[in-house]
Amino acid sequence: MKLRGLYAITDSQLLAGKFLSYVEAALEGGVTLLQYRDKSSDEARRLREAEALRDLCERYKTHLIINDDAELAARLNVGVHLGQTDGPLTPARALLGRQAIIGSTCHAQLELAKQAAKEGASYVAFGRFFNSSTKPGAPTCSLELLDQARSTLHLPICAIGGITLENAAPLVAHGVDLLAVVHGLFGAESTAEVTRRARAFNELLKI
Ligand SMILES: Cc1ncc(COP(=O)(O)OP(=O)(O)O)c(N)n1
Ligand SMILES: Cc1nc(C(=O)O)sc1CCOP(=O)(O)O
Ligand SMILES: [Mg+2]
Repeated sequence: MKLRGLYAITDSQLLAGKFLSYVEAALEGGVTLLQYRDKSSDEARRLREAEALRDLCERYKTHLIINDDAELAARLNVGVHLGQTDGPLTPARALLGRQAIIGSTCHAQLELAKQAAKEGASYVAFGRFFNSSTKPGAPTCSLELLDQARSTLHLPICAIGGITLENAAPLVAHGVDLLAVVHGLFGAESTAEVTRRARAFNELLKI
């Protein structure tokens, strides 16, 4: 499966009161992967929102990915993104099946990415590349690491962390397939601006 394009990630605080309208605006502009990222422990809300996103994604033929929670992903028959402390990949692959999209956070460590590839990851994510208001404490990653990853790995490479339309071009030039974005997409003043940004991110990846 070709995974290349905009990877939109939701943020419950940023999208409070405009959750579905902003997500739909992004989908209008084109989203390859949509990640539901909610760090709360409100299980009922998480299920409700994830179901709503699954229905929206079906309409727009976009892949939904659940952050952190392989069980919820299995319940909805969608993909999952796992960080280094979110549980191992192998059982998640067994739970979700061969076709499921499973992503792995590899920070700035090529060895983690090689291991994730061995364990059946569908893509590997490196970051953060820039200052991030969503996750300011995430470890930093360099463009050189992307060069090494591109020449070593045969998986789609995702970049994350502070990505905006203004700073994303070098990431693409260094081999990134997926631009994962929260604030640079959803921190917009209107749904029209979210759609414009989504289109513009996709244009950057058309090379
Ligand atoms: C595409 C993508 N890349 C990295 C992350 C970060 O995952 P993790 O390190 O588990 O941190 P949290 O997002 O769970 O706080 C991600 N979610 N998505
Ligand atoms: C969730 C997340 N993980 C990161 C990592 O480096 O692993 S950076 C990050 C936040 C991404 O949001 P924004 O686009 O607003 O910076
Ligand atoms: Mg996580």
